[in-house]
Amino acid sequence: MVNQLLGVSSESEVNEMAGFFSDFVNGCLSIPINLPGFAYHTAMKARESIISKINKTIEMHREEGDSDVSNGVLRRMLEEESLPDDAVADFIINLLFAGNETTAKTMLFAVYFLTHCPRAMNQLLVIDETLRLGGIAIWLMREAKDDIEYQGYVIPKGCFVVPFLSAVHLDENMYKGAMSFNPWRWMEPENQEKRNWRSSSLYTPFGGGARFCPGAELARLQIALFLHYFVTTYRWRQVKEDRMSFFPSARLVNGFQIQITRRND
Ligand code: HEM
Repeated sequence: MVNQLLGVSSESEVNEMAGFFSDFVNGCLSIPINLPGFAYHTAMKARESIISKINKTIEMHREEGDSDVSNGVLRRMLEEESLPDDAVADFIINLLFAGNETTAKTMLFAVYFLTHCPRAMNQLLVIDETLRLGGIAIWLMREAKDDIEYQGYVIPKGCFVVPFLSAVHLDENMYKGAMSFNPWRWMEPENQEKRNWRSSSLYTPFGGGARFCPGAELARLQIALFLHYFVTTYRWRQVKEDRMSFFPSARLVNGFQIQITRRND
């Protein structure tokens, strides 16, 4: 992802960015105390380092023209000159967050669910069920552009509305045994229409409407490739009890510790 966005390919530079980015993500949803020793402080420092790295890359591009920044999204943005530099840096960080954490965590949850349900090997069913039960985006944010009447209530223009995706995805009335991992539910005729993640209103892991996730297809492809490779190449064993929590966002409370060995069959 770093390579695609910044056009940086040296392993040490990618690893350095990955380290900053991991600190940034870990502190993003923490108590906002900006003092040394707090996760939030570490995250803010990491964000500064990421921005400084992006700015250096921009400078290099301007000084040397077509060099290291040859193929990334960053180069395209600089060529188009449509955004100021600070907005370019924010955009890149946003894409790193939107495109990396989400997919990586969904892969993690898929392996977690598979550990407890090894019979479920149909990748697409597993991906759909993982996105329902372990959806990364728990809620969205919308603003009413006009007065809206909905089920007898009026939502006045300018009000913020928070559609709670997991409240629907985990609702017993919508999904029988909603809290259990059951990929076969998606084969039931009553769920066929619901399963369409592009248009369904009861299954929206990638949001909906004008802000629908632009990375949805890419993410599903990446997860399918990962699962295929992982399941056919490795065996794994869970070494510590774990469980899902949805606060402050979907996560495995003990970080899902597993021991991996290469398959030799
Ligand atoms: C499993 C993986 C992913 C999930 C669950 C996911 C989910 C979402 C959701 C729920 C939204 C909000 C949609 C809305 O407001 O209606 C969103 C927005 C977005 N996603 Fe993803 N996403 C994933 C992967 C990706 C990837 C791989 C990329 C890019 C490479 C990406 C880029 C974005 C961007 C740029 C937005 C903002 C769109 C806008 O506001 O117009 N996402 N994503």
